[in-house]
Amino acid sequence: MTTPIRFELIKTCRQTGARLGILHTPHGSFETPMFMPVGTLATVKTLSPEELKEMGAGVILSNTYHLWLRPGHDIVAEAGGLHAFMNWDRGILTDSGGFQVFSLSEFRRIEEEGVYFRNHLNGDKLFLSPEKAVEIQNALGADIIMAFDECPPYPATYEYMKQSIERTSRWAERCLKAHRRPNEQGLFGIVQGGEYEELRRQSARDLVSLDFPGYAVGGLSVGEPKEVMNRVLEFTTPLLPADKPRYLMGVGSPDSLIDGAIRGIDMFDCVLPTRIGRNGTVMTSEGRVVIKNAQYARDFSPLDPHCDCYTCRNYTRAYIRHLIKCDETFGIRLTSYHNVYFLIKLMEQVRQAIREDRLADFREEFFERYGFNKP
Ligand SMILES: Nc1cc(N)c2c(=O)[nH][nH]c(=O)c2c1
Repeated sequence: MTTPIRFELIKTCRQTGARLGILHTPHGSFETPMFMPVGTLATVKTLSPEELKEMGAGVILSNTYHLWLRPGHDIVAEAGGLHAFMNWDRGILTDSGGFQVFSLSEFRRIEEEGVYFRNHLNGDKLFLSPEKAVEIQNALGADIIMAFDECPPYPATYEYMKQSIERTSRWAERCLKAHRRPNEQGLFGIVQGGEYEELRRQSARDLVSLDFPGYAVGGLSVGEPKEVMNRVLEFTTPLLPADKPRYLMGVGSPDSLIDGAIRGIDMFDCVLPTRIGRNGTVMTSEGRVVIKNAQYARDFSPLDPHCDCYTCRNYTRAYIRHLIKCDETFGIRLTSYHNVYFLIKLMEQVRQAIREDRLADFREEFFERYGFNKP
């Protein structure tokens, strides 16, 4: 089998061990570490494919659970797959749906065969299994698809976590067997285990033995303190093959992206930039700005004086505050554009710092300016 996904390691930062790489996919090759904007329902909310391209987005995410419910994976398949359906000719990754089942649905029941739960939109009874999750993703046609896993809540007991990771490993094997398009879509395994090093080791050992083309670190960014996330990454990423891509799911904020890259992560995704953008909060090089605040009513400067994005080159804080206060759609387009651009450009700066072996210095400078070091 020729996997369609290949990771090329370019160099390792001498200061931190962070990796500069290239992720090769059937829809292009993209430098890592990378941030992947999330397009839950086949759109990165309010942004066009052209805008995403001009800011440098390479791989974007869509959610299997949501697309299964609306419009249905059969309709997307009839359209020629997600790339054709959403007019995006670069990389696409779909998650397996497991996370949404656990985070969105009530009355769920986890069995060996799969998960029984309720449709969060209309309450209908639904069932998702490893085989069904892969069938849906095969139909959607993303370049990278994810194994069906359980993402236990934080915190979880050692006993619960142990039986959960063992079932997730059995589910991963079933996903590999059910995969009908291994030469076109790379299936990634998801390492679980919570904050327990022994269980992370067991999960990684099980999944690496199945030889996936890439691996995700799951079960993080689920409410744990950042110190716990960083500690788990410190003992988990070294367990994963150096020649395969490593994807930290659901992360994240600027500090977590930098700290994740330092700990050997290559790929990140998070709804944060568009989600907080819709609430009128923006990330800037001097920290977060809540644009609705009255202090910006007569502030005719850009959102971020150090940003060269479309929003910052053409509009002021006063104008954007006015649009957000009046619920004008153009307002959340401008904030969303800036936030996605900010994280994509942050990863460009991270890659340049790796090239120059100074990512630790960059972290210090960025944290100081952004205000992460403030007590
Ligand atoms: N923070 C997270 C976000 C996610 N989309 C996922 C996921 O899809 N699967 N498994 C996970 O553990 C997980 C964690």
